[in-house]
Amino acid sequence: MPPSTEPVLAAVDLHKTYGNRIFGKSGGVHAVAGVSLTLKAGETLGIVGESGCGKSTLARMLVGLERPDRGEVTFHGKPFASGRGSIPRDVRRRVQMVFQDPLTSLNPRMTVLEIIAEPLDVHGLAASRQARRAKVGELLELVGLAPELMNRFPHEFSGGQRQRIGIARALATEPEVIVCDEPVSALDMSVQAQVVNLLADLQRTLGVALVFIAHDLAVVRHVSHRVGVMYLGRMAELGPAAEVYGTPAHPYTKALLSAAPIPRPQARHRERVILAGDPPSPVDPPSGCRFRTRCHQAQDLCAEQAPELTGPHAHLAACHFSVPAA
Ligand SMILES: Nc1ncnc2c1ncn2[C@@H]1O[C@H](COP(=O)(O)OP(=O)(O)OP(=O)(O)O)[C@@H](O)[C@H]1O
Repeated sequence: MPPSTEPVLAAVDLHKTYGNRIFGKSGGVHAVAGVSLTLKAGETLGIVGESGCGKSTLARMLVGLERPDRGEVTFHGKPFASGRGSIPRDVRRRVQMVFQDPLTSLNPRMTVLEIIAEPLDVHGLAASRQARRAKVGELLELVGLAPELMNRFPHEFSGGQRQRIGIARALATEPEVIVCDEPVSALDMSVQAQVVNLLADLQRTLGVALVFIAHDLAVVRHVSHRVGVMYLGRMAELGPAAEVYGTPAHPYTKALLSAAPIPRPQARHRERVILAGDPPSPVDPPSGCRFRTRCHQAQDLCAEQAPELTGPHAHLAACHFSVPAA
C-alpha cells in the first residue's frame, strides 16, 4: 500500500536525559536531544546511527515505554507521551514494538500460544478459547510459521523463528504502527534478509506503518520510504530513502555511506569520507553541531551554533555547510 499523507505518529522535539537526578539539571546522559519526526500511515521510516546515538531511547518514547523529559509524541494528532498520565488504550493497542533480541523479549516459560494470545487477552480481542487459538494460528501463518508449533516454547525455535514469533505477537492487536528496534541485529546474517523481507511484505499487505531501527545503513535501505540518520541524540539528516542514499547532504551520512558496501548508482563519483574515532560522550556533547569534532568541513560557526534540520522539499540536513553529494 503506498504511504498516505496523514501522519499516524509524530514526535515533536523529544528530549531524554538519564541520570540528571544524580548529575543535576544540566548533567546526565543526553540520550535524545531534540528529535522531531512524522510517520505516515503505511509508511516505513528507517532510523540509522552508531551504537549509543539514542535510537532505542527514541523507539521506547515512540511507543510510550519511556516518557520524554520534554516534547511530545502524538497518535493521530493526539499527544500521549508527555506528562504522567497513563498511555491511552488505543495507543497501547495500535502502536506496538518488536525488540532486538527475541530470546530475552519472549517469556521462556510461556508457550507460543500464550505469548501471542497475551495481547489478545489484554485487549479482549478473542471471544472464546477456540477463537483465540484460531487467531494465534492465523498470526503464525502470517509470519511464515506452522500453526501446529503453537504449543512449543521459545527455546525450541531458531533465532529467526523467535523473531517471527515476536512479530506475530506485535501484529495480534492489529496495530497501525510497529516500532522495530534493531529487529535483525541479533540474528545470523543468513536469516537477516528473510526477516527484513517479512517485515516489508507485512508492511505492504497490511498497510501497517513501520519505524525500522538499525545501526546498519544497508539493512534499512530497501524497506524504507524515508530514512533518518541520527548522531549523538539528534537527527543529522532525514529524507526520502533514494535521496539520502543517492545524494546525501550531511557529512556524517556521507561518511557512513562511503564506509558501507552499498552500491549507489546515482552517485557520479564516489567521495571517500573517513569517519575517524568514536562519537563523543552523550554526557558532555560538543557545543553547537554535535558532529563537528569528527567533521572535515567544520568551521568556527559549527562550535557556536547548533544547525537546524532544514532543506529543500522533504530532504533535510542539520549542517551549516551541507551540500548534497554529486
Ligand atoms: N536507562 C538508562 N540509564 C542510563 N543511561 C541510558 C539508559 N538507556 C540508555 N542510556 C544511555 O543513553 C545513550 C543512548 O542509548 P540508546 O540505547 O538509546 O542508544 P542506541 O543508539 O539504541 O544504542 P545501541 O544500538 O547500542 O542500543 C547511551 O549513552 C546509553 O548508555
